[in-house]
Amino acid sequence: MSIDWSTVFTWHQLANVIDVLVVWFCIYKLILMVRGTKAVQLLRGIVIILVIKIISEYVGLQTIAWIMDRVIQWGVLATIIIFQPELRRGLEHLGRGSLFGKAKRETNQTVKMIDGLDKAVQYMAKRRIGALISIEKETRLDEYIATGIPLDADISGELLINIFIPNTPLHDGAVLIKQNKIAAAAGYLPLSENPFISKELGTRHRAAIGLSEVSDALTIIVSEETGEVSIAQNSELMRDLTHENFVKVLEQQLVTPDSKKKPNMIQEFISGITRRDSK
Ligand SMILES: Nc1ncnc2c1ncn2[C@@H]1O[C@H](COP(=O)(O)OP(=O)(O)OP(=O)(O)O)[C@@H](O)[C@H]1O
Repeated sequence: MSIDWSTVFTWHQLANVIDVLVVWFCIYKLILMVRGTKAVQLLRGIVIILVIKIISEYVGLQTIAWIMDRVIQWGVLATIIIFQPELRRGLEHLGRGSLFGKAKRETNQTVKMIDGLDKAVQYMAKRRIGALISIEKETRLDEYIATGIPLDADISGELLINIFIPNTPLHDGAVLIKQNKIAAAAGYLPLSENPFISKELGTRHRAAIGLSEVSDALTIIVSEETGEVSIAQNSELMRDLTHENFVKVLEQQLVTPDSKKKPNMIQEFISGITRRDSK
């Protein structure tokens, strides 16, 4: 017996399903892009206002619904005025970015970055120089970069080693890498509150795990006590990595095929909006 699918699914129903899926996909992507940035607070505010408006309309609270309507009407204008510099920066960023991405150049830069990281980490591990280095991926780390000393420097093994030399002004805290540049040093990362983290691990490791719980960043830790090299990502700690495994993880996590690395227009725009003004 054959099923006549046209009776089960009309074109209209299929269009509705696609419609809902596309909207959910866009919301999901938006959440991924703004996760860990100040834009989350703005989005949260908008969602709260919308929820209040929907509930008050549903329950019949006319005055509150009317107030929420005005808040939304004026809120759009106020948001544009308040965030005018960020919006302009976002549009400029979008204008500068190529539709086809800068994938090739980025991949070369990433390979160079991995070389620099490898050189520095091997040097520091041998000499038990403590280090904490976080690399931004999709989630913006701007609010953590803002806690450190801004550098905006090209990555090199020598510079990274210099930063972590004990008793120098920048050695305490984390180096934060953004778009193949050292954005800041001496940054403060959020500490994990996970009670199951081994008691032998101190705050350096806890900070690395903490950041990996709130973002998709990859954080390298060199232990001052043991010289162990670890990587924290996605709430997990890969401990005591061999040189070979360390490089392998970095390559797997940071060098993606060219096609995947293409920054799309929305990412360019959001990164422009959420970028901290370094001037
Ligand atoms: N929240 C934080 N953000 C950034 N860096 C931090 C944070 N907390 C601690 N650190 C860094 O970790 C150092 C303290 O490391 P601590 O000895 O407590 O950690 P650990 O995990 O035992 O590491 P190690 O094995 O190197 O001793 C601080 O001097 C500072 O540089």
